[in-house]
Amino acid sequence: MARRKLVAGNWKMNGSLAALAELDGIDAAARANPGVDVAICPPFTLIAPAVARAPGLPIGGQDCHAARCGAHTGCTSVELLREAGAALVIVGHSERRADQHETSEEVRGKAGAAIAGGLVAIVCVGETEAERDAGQALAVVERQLAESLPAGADAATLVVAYEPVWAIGTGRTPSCDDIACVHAALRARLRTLIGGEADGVRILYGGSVKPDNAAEILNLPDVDGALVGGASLTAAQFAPIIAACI
Ligand SMILES: O=C[C@H](O)COP(=O)(O)O
Repeated sequence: MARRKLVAGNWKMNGSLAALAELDGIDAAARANPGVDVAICPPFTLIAPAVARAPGLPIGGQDCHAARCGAHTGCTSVELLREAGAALVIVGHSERRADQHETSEEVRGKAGAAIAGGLVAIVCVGETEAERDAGQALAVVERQLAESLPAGADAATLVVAYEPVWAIGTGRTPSCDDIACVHAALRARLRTLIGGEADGVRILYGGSVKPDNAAEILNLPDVDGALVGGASLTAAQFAPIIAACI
């Protein structure tokens, strides 16, 4: 099944109102590559101004709460994200699994809330370096996927991101063979979880994707795009990654 590539930028806790000027160049790159889906996930406070600055560019959150509302200080609901103009949300990023001790069960709740509330959910999985060294990479990511997927996920509402923890922000990446191997395993596992819908779900690679390695990674089988951190902060770095999706 042909899947449109998706290049999503995760600004993490970076950016500023002034930095939203980068969206002009990112939006231009998206328009210049109409066969590629492009999105940016800035910090919560920048979502509404980002939507105002680049109305044609899908903007997303970096987390959401599973509950619709309530006494959850510091958290943000799907409804609030939607009101701010978000179209998607990242859930289960390894930085949240580590820093906020999020479990896959919690990630499943967040992903389910996101999908039920009309957002596309980007569900992240990835092994640590110790897990890879122990030969457990496939088992870890397949288990995270199975435990993090909500009921009702389908090709239109779910995106999976494979992000080896040891590759994030380090300049290190797995070999192309290793990336292809994990993506094939995730696709196979998805088929057992959601049947035929699995063939339409985009599986992104994330972890030190840069302009100089984007083309080889993005052209691997079952790699349907990238979740980009550092290189998504400027149009100069992000635009070539978008253009590498040929
Ligand atoms: O969500 C994005 C990933 O954590 C990748 O970050 P990075 O491109 O800075 O390595």
